[in-house]
Amino acid sequence: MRSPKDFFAPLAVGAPAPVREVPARPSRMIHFFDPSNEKMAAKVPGMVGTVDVLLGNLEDAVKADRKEAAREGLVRIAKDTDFGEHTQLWTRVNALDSPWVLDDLTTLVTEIGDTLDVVMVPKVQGPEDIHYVDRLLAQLEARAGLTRPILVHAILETARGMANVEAIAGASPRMQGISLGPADLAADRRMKTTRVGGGHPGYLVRQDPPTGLGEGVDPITADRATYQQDLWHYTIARMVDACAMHGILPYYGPFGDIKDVVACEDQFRNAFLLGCVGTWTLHPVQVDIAKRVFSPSAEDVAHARRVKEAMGDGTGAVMLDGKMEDDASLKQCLVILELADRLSANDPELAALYAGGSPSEESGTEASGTEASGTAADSKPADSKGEES
Ligand SMILES: CC(C)(COP(=O)(O)OP(=O)(O)OC[C@H]1O[C@@H](n2cnc3c(N)ncnc32)[C@H](O)[C@@H]1OP(=O)(O)O)[C@@H](O)C(=O)NCCC(=O)NCCSC(=O)C[C@H](O)C(=O)O
Ligand SMILES: [Mg+2]
Repeated sequence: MRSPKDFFAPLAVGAPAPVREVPARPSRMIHFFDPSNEKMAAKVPGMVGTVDVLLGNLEDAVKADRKEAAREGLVRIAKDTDFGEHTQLWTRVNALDSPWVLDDLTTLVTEIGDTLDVVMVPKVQGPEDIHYVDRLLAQLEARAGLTRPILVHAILETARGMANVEAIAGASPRMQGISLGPADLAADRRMKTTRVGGGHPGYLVRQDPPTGLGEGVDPITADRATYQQDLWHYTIARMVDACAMHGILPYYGPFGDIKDVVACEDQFRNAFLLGCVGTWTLHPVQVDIAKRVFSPSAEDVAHARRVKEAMGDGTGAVMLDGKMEDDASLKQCLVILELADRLSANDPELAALYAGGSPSEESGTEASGTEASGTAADSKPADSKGEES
């Protein structure tokens, strides 16, 4: 491990100095496209400004005999496209043990390093993988004369990577964030699923057997409610903690059932509520879902403002809508307000939405003792099972 004193020193002579903080640019959706697919690539210029991140994917989902075409396609797209102020360009390179990754990194950094914001590294096993990419990027940046470092994003998709997630998150100042790779992770863990992310109807808990049934009725086989559980809860929560601990950003990954936009929204919202800042989108139909889910609702923003106002200097406790608010609930509200401010700076529609307030904002704000009327319940998704119970 490097000495803490050297942590922010460039890893090659002539390489740019590492960043001290992850740039606070929105990344609600990391939109995947295959640069070797002409139809998909043709859509990229039209998506600039509508997505936070465009990611030219070189790894899985690109056929082995299209790897070079994908790399060349990405170079062409990066050179020919103006990504504007609000859309970043990322790539996912091939795995570190593959025959393509060295050429991926060498070509991309030297040809389009000044346009590329983040390199996503798949199947990261431990901090040693990040150290390797860190040093190589520094050498290539120096060669290309880059003045801004390219950041690194790890995909959590092996059991070993999962066990090392904290060390991966803190492996380099280049670390921008971590995404869940549920398909590869499931395979590596020998989970018995066959899907790309999302839930499974077999992963459930069942109500206890009923009591007091008549003679001869078997309580074990009686009708008992079942509740599907979230397969990814532990993994996402641990990833979020590792990222928060190291000041980097956590993301949900792919949701492969493109047609099931309802379950996709649920999965994205679970991740958002647990602390993720964004998700991958694999198909244009998922972009608006991600935008909706990973931007706080107008009602939540209005409620957060009311709490902030009611809390005055930020200490003590007040009653608002029958609920106690204090320093800690204020901190949660400040997370929402900070996100809303950041998103508003890029998006006039959201700025207008958040400025417009809500019915709950217009109702009185009794800061102490008495209950103020109005509720933030409207901010809940239409089908927010369990949240209100
Ligand atoms: C999933 C797809 C293969 C579906 O493609 P297709 O059958 O062409 O869908 P449609 O006919 O509905 O497409 C309509 C039009 O939209 C264009 N399109 C489709 N996807 C995209 C896209 N991502 N970006 C831009 N444009 C897109 C089509 O070309 C159609 O255009 P037109 O005919 O002109 O109207 C496909 O969406 C796809 O390949 N998506 C990306 C898949 C991907 O990147 N997979 C890798 C990430 S997931 C993963 O790796 C697992 C992870 O690592 C883990 O371990 O968990
Ligand atoms: Mg994968």
